[in-house]
Amino acid sequence: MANPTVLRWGIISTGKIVGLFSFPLYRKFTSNLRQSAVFTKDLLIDPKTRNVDDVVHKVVAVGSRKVETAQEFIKTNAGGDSSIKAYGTYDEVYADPDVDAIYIGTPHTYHYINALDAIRAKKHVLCEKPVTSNVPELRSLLTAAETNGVFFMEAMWTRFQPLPQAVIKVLSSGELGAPVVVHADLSGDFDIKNIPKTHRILDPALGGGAILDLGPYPLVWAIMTLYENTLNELTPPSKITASILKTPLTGVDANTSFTLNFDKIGAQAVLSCSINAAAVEPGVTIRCEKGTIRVAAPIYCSKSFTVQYLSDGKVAREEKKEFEYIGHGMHFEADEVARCIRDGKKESALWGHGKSLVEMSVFDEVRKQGDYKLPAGVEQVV
Ligand SMILES: NC(=O)C1=CN([C@@H]2O[C@H](COP(=O)(O)OP(=O)(O)OC[C@H]3O[C@@H](n4cnc5c(N)ncnc54)[C@H](OP(=O)(O)O)[C@@H]3O)[C@@H](O)[C@H]2O)C=CC1
Ligand SMILES: O=C1OC[C@@H](O)[C@H](O)[C@H]1O
Repeated sequence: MANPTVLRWGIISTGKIVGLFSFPLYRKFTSNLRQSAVFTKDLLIDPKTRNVDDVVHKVVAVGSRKVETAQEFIKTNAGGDSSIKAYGTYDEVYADPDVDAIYIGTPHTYHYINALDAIRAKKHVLCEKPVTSNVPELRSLLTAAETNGVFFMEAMWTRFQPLPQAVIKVLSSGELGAPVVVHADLSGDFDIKNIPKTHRILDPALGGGAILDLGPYPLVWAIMTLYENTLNELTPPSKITASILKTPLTGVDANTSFTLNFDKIGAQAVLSCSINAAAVEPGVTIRCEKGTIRVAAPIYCSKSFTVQYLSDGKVAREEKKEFEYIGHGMHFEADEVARCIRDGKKESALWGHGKSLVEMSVFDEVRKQGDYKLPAGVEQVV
């Protein structure tokens, strides 16, 4: 076996580790989810633990708005590795010639400008979800990525995990017949009455609310099971219907439901997300002509699903599949980035630019129907 390809990462933003953790409900939902930290820790896991031997990851730089925070981050999340450079600006990471790819883990409404700066510095980019605040911002980034000849991907980590791949395999086998209705919900109790209104979940200037933060996950399940269905031929949903209930705390969406019609295959997705309620079980239900798949919560990195095969309307057989791996599950998307860059690709076949565009188009429409406008000037391109 040839030596594995090494991808050298620059991490943008450090994620707050303290403060909000004094809020019990918030801690319960997000304790292991400080985003840049979780991603970095996953990068540092030996890929062989997941049977990967063709790519490896190296963190070479961390950028924060304060150099001390970057230093602290390296100490806490990368074993104090003295070879990792700590920078007090993001620009220094973009300019570092040792960095191949940038991971962007800032709040939603900063993704556009951070990604644009990285792309202009000719770095490959993996940008957290939701990739931008709206479609025009995303189109602008895609043009910039093309002009600068770099790889660009939204960090839709769920798409690369083993469980969704296995669900897709069951659906593609045809044994369940065609999918008819997909229900998916991602909710979390963020303790919104007690957390500061400046937290990114509540602050409209940071794209607060359920749809942009949690919405990507029910939507990715609809995309994987319906949009990607071979007979759908990558046709975007023909109709989107949405309802938003805003919280009076800051006016962001607390509870959002949206349906997507896929006329070409006669199927519908019924999706929802909330920032003030616990997750439901199962998180995803895929109802097909001859059976049902139920995916256990949390739907962003589920570890088990069951398949019920129906015969004459009765359950003829039931199978449960479980998954285990070391790490949080973000290394799978990182492996994809490394392989794409190694192979000279500018986008991933599994989560390419087209799928992010479908996602952002749905969110733009949901926000429009629910009258959820981001404050003036927050969207950098409109
Ligand atoms: N894939 C997944 O499972 C998850 C993805 N996410 C995504 O990651 C992104 C970040 O989420 P999370 O880590 O919770 O976010 P935080 O609110 O914790 O912010 C992350 C970091 O962004 C930097 N930052 C830059 N500008 C600002 C600003 N104006 N206000 C606050 N912070 C700023 C700060 O780092 P510094 O001080 O170092 O510059 C901050 O610590 C979101 O877009 C979210 O959707 C979040 C959780 C899970
Ligand atoms: O991506 C995410 O997944 C889990 C949630 O806790 C978080 O808010 C969100 O950004």
